[in-house]
Amino acid sequence: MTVTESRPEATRPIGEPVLEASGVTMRFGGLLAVNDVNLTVREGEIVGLIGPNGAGKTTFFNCLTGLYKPTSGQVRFAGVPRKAPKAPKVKKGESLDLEAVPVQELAALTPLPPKPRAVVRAGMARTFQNIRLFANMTALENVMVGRYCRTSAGALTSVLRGPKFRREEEATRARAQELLDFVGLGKSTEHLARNMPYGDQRRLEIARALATDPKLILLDEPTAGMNPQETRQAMDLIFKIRDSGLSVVVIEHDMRFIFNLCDRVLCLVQGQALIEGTPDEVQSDPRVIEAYIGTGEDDDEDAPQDAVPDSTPGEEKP
Ligand SMILES: Nc1ncnc2c1ncn2[C@@H]1O[C@H](COP(=O)(O)OP(=O)(O)OP(=O)(O)O)[C@@H](O)[C@H]1O
Repeated sequence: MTVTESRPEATRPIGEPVLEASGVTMRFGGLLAVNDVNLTVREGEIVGLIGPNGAGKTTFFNCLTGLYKPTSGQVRFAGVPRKAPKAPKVKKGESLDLEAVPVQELAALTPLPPKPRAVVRAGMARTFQNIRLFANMTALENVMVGRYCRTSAGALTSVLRGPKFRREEEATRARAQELLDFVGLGKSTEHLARNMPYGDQRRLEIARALATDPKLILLDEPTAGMNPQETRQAMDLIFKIRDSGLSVVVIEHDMRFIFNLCDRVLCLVQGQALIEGTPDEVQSDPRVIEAYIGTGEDDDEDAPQDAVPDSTPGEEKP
């Protein structure tokens, strides 16, 4: 069975790689959550990440976006490797004089994930499975917050509210309004985030992510909990984002959505890449169907045997 319908042609050709993940592995103690996964995302491409619950999708996403430092493997973004710094050398028989170690090498002693702000500045933005808006701020204010990583006013300029601060604030406000218009929330500028309908809150999150001027946006279950009309609007919005020159990576359980949206799909099962290919290749691979619904041997006789499920929203994580 196929669920692919005709999709709008991209207005730009697919370009150079923006994100290259190679051999990404993530362990949590004894649990191998992601095992040696590779993924390349090119300019103007929409890539889907699918897999049954617990397959490692969110963990892999967190490795790509810098929230987790992978146990091993490398993530290159816009051609720049995000390598752990070199550990300081200690001569045999000598102990380490911490005060003599250069600051950048100290970091290798206690490896930390890359700073999220640095990742955002480099041009990567994301949304989360569970909505993380500032509930008591207006839609416009939420988007303006996303924009502040691109402004230069320091603490003193902000306190004094001088001409430079006012100019930047004006530009930030104008850009935030533009983005609200872009995602279809132009009339909700002054609405408090907490009072907005669910689908609008999800679009607001995307507007806030876009406010950081990303090259790549990663969306974690953008349609979870949406009705069919909101899901259709979300798909149109993602095509529009792609046509504005961005690359998109999206995790979804809704197969119809993924296969109609994406240029390529990677299916993870138990932390490993099962298959990567076009939507047609992935949806017709019997291993994908088996991974979702089992072989049928131990299953309920009534379980569907010829299709992957349309929509099974995942559990929310903290
Ligand atoms: N912080 C963590 N500490 C320990 N184990 C974790 C952590 N995060 C995830 N895991 C485990 O890693 C495995 C992969 O989880 P992950 O959330 O990445 O899967 P997923 O494919 O995103 O699942 P879902 O579709 O349900 O969101 C699971 O077994 C999960 O329990």
